[in-house]
Amino acid sequence: MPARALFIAGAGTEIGKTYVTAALTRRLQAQGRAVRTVKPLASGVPPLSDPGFIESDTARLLDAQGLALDEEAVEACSPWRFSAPLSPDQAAVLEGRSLDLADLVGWCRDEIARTDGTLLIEGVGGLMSPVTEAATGLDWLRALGLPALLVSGSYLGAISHALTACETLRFHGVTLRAVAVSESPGAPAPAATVAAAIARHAGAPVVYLRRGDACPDELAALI
Ligand SMILES: Nc1ncnc2c1ncn2[C@@H]1O[C@H](COP(=O)(O)OP(=O)(O)OP(=O)(O)O)[C@@H](O)[C@H]1O
Ligand SMILES: C[C@H](N)[C@H](N)CCCCCC(=O)O
Ligand SMILES: [Mg+2]
Repeated sequence: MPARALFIAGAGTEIGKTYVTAALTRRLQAQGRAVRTVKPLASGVPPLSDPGFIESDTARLLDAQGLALDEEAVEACSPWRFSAPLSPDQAAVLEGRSLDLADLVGWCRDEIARTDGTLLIEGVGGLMSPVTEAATGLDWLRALGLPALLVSGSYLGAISHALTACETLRFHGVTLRAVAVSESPGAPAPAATVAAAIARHAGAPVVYLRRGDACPDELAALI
């Protein structure tokens, strides 16, 4: 039975969550699955009018869905956007704004309820990166009660970071659907080797994507 919604959590930041989420979106769409992908809270997102917007998570996820980069689509994908490439709570302060976990959770619940098919929700940074002054990404995920796809890099140290996140998810009763290892630039070991090491302890299926890879079929089949 396909999940109604899946939370894409990270073992860290800038390790491939958006890359994997976009690849998964494309693969599910190509299989004829109804899928919608959102990044409700995003930092490091310049205004749509800025040439740098195209590099943002929001732009990449809209592109993966074949959606136009217009105000309406941007707002529907990422209602909370902050310019500074910082932890979202810090980026919000720089804009004189604040964010409440209840609003974020409420927005996600509404989207889950109104989405046909599968909703993919990309988190922010690492699993326990702050999302508000008071709450972490783990609090957000637990409040939603969704299963998680954990994305890891393959850099030296990624095995421990991934397994620490797996243990934290398990401790808090979050279902771990799979771990996806996205190859880090310059990693000293093959992504396959890192994935195999994580798989020995993760208690969930582990897949890997080399640089530039499309979504593996095994990952799409798990979602
Ligand atoms: N397997 C891969 N092949 C090619 N490029 C990749 C791969 N994985 C990640 N990247 C690139 O590495 C950079 C960081 O990845 P990405 O933006 O997906 O990280 P993230 O975990 O979503 O970061 P954030 O915490 O900011 O959301 C991006 O430029 C992305 O395109
Ligand atoms: C700007 C960056 N790419 C992400 N959007 C936010 C990462 C926040 C990480 C906070 C932390 O865990 O230290
Ligand atoms: Mg991202």
